[in-house]
Amino acid sequence: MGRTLYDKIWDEHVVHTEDDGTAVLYIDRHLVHEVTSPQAFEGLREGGRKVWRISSVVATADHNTPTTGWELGYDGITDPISKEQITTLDKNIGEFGAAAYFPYLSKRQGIVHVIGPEQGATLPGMTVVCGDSHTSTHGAFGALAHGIGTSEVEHVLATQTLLAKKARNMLVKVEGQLARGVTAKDVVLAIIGRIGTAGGTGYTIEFAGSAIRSLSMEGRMTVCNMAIEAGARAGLVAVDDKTIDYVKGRPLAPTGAEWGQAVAYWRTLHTDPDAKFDAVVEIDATRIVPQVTWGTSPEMVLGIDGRVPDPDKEKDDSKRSAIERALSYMGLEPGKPMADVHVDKVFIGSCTNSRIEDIREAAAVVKRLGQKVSSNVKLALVVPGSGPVKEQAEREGLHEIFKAAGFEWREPGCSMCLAMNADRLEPGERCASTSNRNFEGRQGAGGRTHLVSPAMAAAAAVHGHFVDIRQL
Ligand SMILES: CC(C)[C@H](C(=O)O)[C@@H](O)C(=O)O
Ligand code: SF4
Repeated sequence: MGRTLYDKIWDEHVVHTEDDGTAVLYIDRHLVHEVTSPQAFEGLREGGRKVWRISSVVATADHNTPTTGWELGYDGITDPISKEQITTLDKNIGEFGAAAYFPYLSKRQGIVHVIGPEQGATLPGMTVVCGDSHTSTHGAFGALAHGIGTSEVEHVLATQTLLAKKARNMLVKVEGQLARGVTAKDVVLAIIGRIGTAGGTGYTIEFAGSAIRSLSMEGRMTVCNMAIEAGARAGLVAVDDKTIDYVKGRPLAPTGAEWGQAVAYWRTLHTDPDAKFDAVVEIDATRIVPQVTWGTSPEMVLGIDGRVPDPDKEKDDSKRSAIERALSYMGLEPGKPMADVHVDKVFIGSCTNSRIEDIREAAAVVKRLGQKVSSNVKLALVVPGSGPVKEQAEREGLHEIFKAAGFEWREPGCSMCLAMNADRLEPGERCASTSNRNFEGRQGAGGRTHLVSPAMAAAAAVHGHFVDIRQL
């Protein structure tokens, strides 16, 4: 019987399988950031161990790094815990080594899930892990990529392997052409709206169909990034010419004869026609409208043409109270059109949507509207995902478009995606955000997050409320 893409990568990396299905999986690429690595390195130190394969490690500091004040150097990191995590990573990589390290203030620093692919550290067919749930992003390259916990980070550093059980295979097939203004972010939010945040639990999801194939690599990364929000630890997209073109010439990509060999193998990284999936979900791409979350979970999502749901119309008790609680936290009334919801802050960034294409899409909307950020918006942030994204955007003059309209153009990092650095929401503030999580307090205690695409966020900044990007 044919094998799925997931089966193929799994089979290629299993070192040993126990009778209960627990497998020892070989890990090709280990991405490391400052939040989940300190205890892991400490564990190595205490055990007198070394890193098994230094050339597999690529590290950066991203969650705690400030997005302003870089001219102040490390003195610009005002929070003592943030500073400690960042300097601890410097020390650990200095002591244990890495194939590549992009420390705070370096030109190629950025969000780990942006710089992995950008540097060619993520390659098709690899097993990629990181102590970070959004490692699923890298599955866009036909790599088996997922997050691991801190004790597993130590295990991978010490042994180059991970203990894992194979997940089941799910196919999410999105067929048809996306309407103008509908982006990868809307596709993945619509998928989560359909299957729910537990829909993918226990599965590895392969995203396929003409709408997925039509996406750029940036778009595919946006979709796979949120596989974890659909409950799956890993998401995958089959390798095609776009994948190979993207990887070619990247600093850590193979060259010379090895390139040819690699490409020949990568071309086998797709599901066989006769392979069987344990679950199949089909989605009509032509029906997807720009999405906005209204609640405190990514599955609480609507089209921009929708209205805030009415809990009284929900028959299921637990669902009704979840809606009530979410509406009270979000400060929204049932029946309110999503397009009438005003925002206080706008955040364009995060590993979901901070790549060059995202920045271009947002800038194009700002340019087309030709207006400034609305006076009721206190802060509109654009935070490129990495130094190279920032440089590219600046070469294209995109920063000037944002700055002229009143957006702040910041240094790369996780920024307002989570409240781990200086960029955050104040209690009660409402934010149009291109990130991936909207649970209570995610962007700051009491903050209210609405997940949207970069184009929708840019339009909300200018209008001061959500607008249907298709009508602009
Ligand atoms: C800090 C890190 C462990 C966390 C994750 O695993 O995803 C963060 O990146 C997030 O997005 O919540
Ligand atoms: S940008 Fe957000 S989601 Fe991505 S790694 Fe950073 S904190 Fe996590």
